[in-house]
Amino acid sequence: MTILSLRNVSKSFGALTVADDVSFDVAAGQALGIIGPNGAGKSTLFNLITGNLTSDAGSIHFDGADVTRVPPMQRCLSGIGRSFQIPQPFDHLTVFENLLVAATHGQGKSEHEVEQDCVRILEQTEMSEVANNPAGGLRLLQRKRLELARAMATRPKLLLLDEIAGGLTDAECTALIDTIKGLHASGVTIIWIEHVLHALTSVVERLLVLDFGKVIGLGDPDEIMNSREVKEIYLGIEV
Ligand SMILES: Nc1ncnc2c1ncn2[C@@H]1O[C@H](COP(=O)(O)OP(=O)(O)OP(=O)(O)O)[C@@H](O)[C@H]1O
Repeated sequence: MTILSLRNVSKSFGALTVADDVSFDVAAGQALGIIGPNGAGKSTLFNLITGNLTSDAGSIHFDGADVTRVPPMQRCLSGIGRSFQIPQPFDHLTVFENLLVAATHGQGKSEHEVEQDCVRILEQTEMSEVANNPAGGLRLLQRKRLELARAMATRPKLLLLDEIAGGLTDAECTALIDTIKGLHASGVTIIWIEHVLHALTSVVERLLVLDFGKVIGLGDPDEIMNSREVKEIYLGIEV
């Protein structure tokens, strides 16, 4: 079953086209990776899916409904959750309080109703031990995990991860990958933008390549990474 479908989606900022007739589907439960050079339009694509940007043309369907013109809050309530490239938790609040804020706003429920959910998400993201620590004092891996946890607290059916693996040591990256694999195994659909390719390809089943806002490749990660076009355009290798 398809959970997300983009059809001929386009977006320009003035003369700069950042999404150029983009079409693809994501099946429920699947993990899709998105790669492409800096400025290719990857984060813009996320903003179009979450509703933070509105497309100039084309349509976006999520979970059986046309969400093309639906505002971001409503898309979040319907099950689209995201992490941000630069984690910005409430530093003065504890980890648990940060989750409560995300869960009450993202699910439209009271603190009492979401408490158990937040405890479960802390376990899922291996953050239980630091639940009562202020977010401002967390190490980088923990800040990344909190970013994951905050996105999960909105109870997404579709989780969008924006460059979450950057800046970690190899061991920390492996630990984060395990957490993401756990979330994926629990059934959540994932779209993950990432420059750390070995992390991405160890999780995703399909890979989409974006260049100048255009989809230039979509398919099996091994085949995509070995394709001539990707080597030339994305990796800058002449073949
Ligand atoms: N609100 C905006 N107004 C004008 N231009 C923008 C806006 N947002 C993004 N852009 C431009 O659109 C292009 C695509 O940006 P985007 O952030 O989507 O790229 P990206 O593929 O995510 O890059 P990176 O890998 O560096 O994060 C860039 O040239 C960027 O400067």
